[in-house]
Amino acid sequence: MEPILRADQHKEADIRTSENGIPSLVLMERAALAVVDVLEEEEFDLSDVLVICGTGNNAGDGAAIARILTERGYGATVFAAGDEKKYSEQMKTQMMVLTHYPVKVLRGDFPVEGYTLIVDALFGIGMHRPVTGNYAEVIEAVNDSDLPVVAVDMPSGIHTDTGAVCGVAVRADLTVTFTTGKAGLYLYPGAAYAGRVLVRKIGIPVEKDMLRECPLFSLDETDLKLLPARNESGNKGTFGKVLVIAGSEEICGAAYLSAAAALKSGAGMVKIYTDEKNRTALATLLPEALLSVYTSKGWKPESLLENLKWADAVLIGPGLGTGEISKKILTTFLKSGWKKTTVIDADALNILARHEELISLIDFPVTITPHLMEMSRLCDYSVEEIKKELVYVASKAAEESGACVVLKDARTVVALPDGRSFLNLSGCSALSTAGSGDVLAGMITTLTMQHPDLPVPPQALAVYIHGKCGELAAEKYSAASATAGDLLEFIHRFL
Ligand SMILES: NC(=O)C1=CN([C@@H]2O[C@H](COP(=O)(O)OP(=O)(O)OC[C@H]3O[C@@H](n4cnc5c(N)ncnc54)[C@H](O)[C@@H]3O)[C@@H](O)[C@H]2O)[C@@H](O)CC1
Ligand SMILES: Nc1ncnc2c1ncn2[C@@H]1O[C@H](COP(=O)(O)OP(=O)(O)O)[C@@H](O)[C@H]1O
Ligand SMILES: [K+]
Repeated sequence: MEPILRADQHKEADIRTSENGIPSLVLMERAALAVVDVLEEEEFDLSDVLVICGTGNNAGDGAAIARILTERGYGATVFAAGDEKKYSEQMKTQMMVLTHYPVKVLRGDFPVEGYTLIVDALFGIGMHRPVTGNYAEVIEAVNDSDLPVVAVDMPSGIHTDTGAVCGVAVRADLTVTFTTGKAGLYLYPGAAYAGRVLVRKIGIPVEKDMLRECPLFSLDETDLKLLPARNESGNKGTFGKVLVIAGSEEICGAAYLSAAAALKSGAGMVKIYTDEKNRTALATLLPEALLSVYTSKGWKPESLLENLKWADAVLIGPGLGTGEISKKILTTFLKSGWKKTTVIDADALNILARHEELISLIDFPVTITPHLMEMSRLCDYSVEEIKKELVYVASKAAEESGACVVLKDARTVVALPDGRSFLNLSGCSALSTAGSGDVLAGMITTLTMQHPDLPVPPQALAVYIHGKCGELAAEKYSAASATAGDLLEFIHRFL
């Protein structure tokens, strides 16, 4: 688990480290050395590097990078795009030092010809307003240049915390960022501008108390080791019974995908509670699952209540429909006195959005798994607004509702009521396919039921694994051809 600091937290970490006795110029030197090391490791053509600099400390990094490049025998030119009068103290020092090194410094018109690489050091985490005027022209010229571009800390013009393009932004092939990743490098559109992201530590510690307010984290494969080994002496009862309340007269596939994913994730038993019409298809597709069916005309609450007595966890919603019968099922469930593991997905969320009185019945811990449209129906924000402030919306919803909110998009955020959020960095467009969310819901249900006490939320682990399954499916079938069913094939690699 790695923290992802916001711009204000990065600034605090920088200041603290300087106050603790490591001068800013030392940190800047380490930042610049880290970038030059990466440029060498990645085997860029460094014979004629153009470093574009603004006025702040990001520019200071740039000037130091140019100097170190020439020390190592490469060619470097600084294009000083900013007004000298506005230079930060460190940038002033760096430009003074530069006069003793064979680095050309250019001002005025942007020189595009003859360089082998552009290093973008216009703005880093200190960018605080939309980019306009001369800077915007420089960025457009960089983007038009066809040269490889490496961004220092942030691609200039990308908002550090949201990934928004502030007017115009540099399109980098690679971003070398310092201390921790930044949400803006991972959230779209920022992620597309950042290119590949490498995080380099430069001696700035992230102290625990800095993570007090709404901390954001990401998981990686080392976190999978937190999952305990399967108990060899267990039986199907030990590994938990999942009741999947899913499917409707018209929809069968969602019930299959979510139930299959719950089984593949290690549940001992899975029972699907669904419309009678799905019986044959489900019995054929997934003989391992138990079935309990109802007809919309003859539905009685008792059958659901009996099944709830049997279950250790409930997933409700995939393909459930939003009609009268579905609403009755959801209402009965919410009034049943159920308190165990619960995942509310898809149509169950749509019913809640339409019938807000039902939300007040949820007085037990739940996980909700909305995509943007479902989230928009549940809160006061439009899809566009949610997309722009994914982390904020998810954490606010978790805090206000007391639910674990899994807000699904190209980057998914898992937000907990205690204020922690997790930004998922695995996955690819192979997951943008019908039914992929159903698979995720099944995975989340089993992992949340089985591992309530891990140091990381099981929901975030499930999202991470789901993303990895998408990557493997893309490798095998291509991102375009992979289907939600293909994801099931890869769950076993991680559990
Ligand atoms: N101080 C430290 O401890 C360290 C700082 N580092 C670097 O310093 C950067 C942060 O430096 P700063 O806080 O000086 O901020 P930046 O250099 O990122 O940007 C701030 C400067 O850009 C100007 N500016 C911001 N938005 C603008 C806009 N839209 N149009 C025109 N001008 C704009 C500001 O007036 C200011 O001069 C980091 O991203 C990192 O690259 C690194 O050297 C690591 C250590
Ligand atoms: N471009 C993408 N990159 C990574 N993950 C994606 C992308 N597009 C979609 N996903 C993931 O795929 C899943 C889609 O879920 P959802 O929208 O509920 O689909 P469905 O309702 O068809 O099952 C979510 O987990 C989402 O995060
Ligand atoms: K930059």
